[in-house]
Amino acid sequence: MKNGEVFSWQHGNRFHLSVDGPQFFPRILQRIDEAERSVDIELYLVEDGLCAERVIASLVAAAERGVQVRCLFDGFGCLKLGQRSRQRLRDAGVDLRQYNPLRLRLKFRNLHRDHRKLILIDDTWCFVGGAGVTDEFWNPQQPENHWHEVMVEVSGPLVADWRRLFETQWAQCLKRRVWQMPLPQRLPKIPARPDVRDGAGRVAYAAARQHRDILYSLLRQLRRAERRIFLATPYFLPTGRVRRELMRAARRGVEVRLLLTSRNTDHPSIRYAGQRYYPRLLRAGVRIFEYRPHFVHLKMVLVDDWVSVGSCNFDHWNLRWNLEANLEAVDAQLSAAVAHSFECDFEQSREIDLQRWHARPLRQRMYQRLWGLLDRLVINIFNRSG
Ligand SMILES: O=P(O)(O)OC[C@H](O)CO
Repeated sequence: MKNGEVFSWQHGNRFHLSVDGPQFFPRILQRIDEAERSVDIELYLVEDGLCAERVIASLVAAAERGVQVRCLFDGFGCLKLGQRSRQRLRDAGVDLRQYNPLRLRLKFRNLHRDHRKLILIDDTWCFVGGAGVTDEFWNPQQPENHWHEVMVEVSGPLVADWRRLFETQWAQCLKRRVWQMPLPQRLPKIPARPDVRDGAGRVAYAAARQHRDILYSLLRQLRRAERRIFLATPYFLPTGRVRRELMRAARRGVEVRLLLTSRNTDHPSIRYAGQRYYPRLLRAGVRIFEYRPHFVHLKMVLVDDWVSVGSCNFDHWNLRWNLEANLEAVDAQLSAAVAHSFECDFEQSREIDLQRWHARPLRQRMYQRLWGLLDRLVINIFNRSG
């Protein structure tokens, strides 16, 4: 894979959406248990616990029966994966690499993280989505307690492109400066959305500031939206361009709905900072839903029948520092499943309207002001430093 390469659409793929850990983890484990040649995993969050215990047991069993198992974990995201677990994997012959382990001398470059969530099994299956291997996503003893997340299982020619993305990062993370791809001379040309109903899929990715086809592709879809835009993210700090396109779409009559976190979140400060965007969005006609039953961790967008799902929160932090990867798809069955998932979630959410917004308590206003100011300050500092 060349630096800055943009993936084309691949046809003839099959997709299966699984909602929440209790659905997708057993499916992933079954595929790993059936693997014959290789299992390759690239993940941000991996932590000791019951979920990791099950995944490690399957990986160890696969390695011991001769399957090549490679794990690329983010150096920050896997800090809570203990030495015992790592040794267990290594003893079984699993090849374990870390992306950008934390080091004092790296200073701000420690912020570069591999945020992708990708599991490849043989050259047959690929799981893409927003999950990590932690008990928050799946606790086999308490399956009802989980973060709300999705994974899509992909089979077909597209799996080869996911493999190319993985192989590139697998090789690159041995280099000293893993974050340092050259900045592109011009913006990548995003392949046009295919004029088909089924089976089309594309790998969209980001590599810090150096490559952002995942963002440009979203912006293009938002600009062309005709009927609906449903967007879910746990950390709602969208770039200015994303916000503007959402508002423009709503003003021209597109149904724009956001699925965001309620108080049920792991980072209340980010929720407060993002809420400063609510009034303008609401005035433009964007509908905002805060999901209550669980922490909504999923990163998923539906624009008409175009789907994008994966690791990217489409916020300025992710897009500045992280490696990200999303599946883009045009497939009637997948978009129906995604639309259904959104509709169920909207029903279990509290819709925020302007009246409710203006009646919010003073304490909430103060937190919003404080975290909003801090967020803006940090963006300005980094934007000035280039
Ligand atoms: O970075 P994300 O979106 O995968 O979420 C990770 C967890 O929220 C860390 O607290």
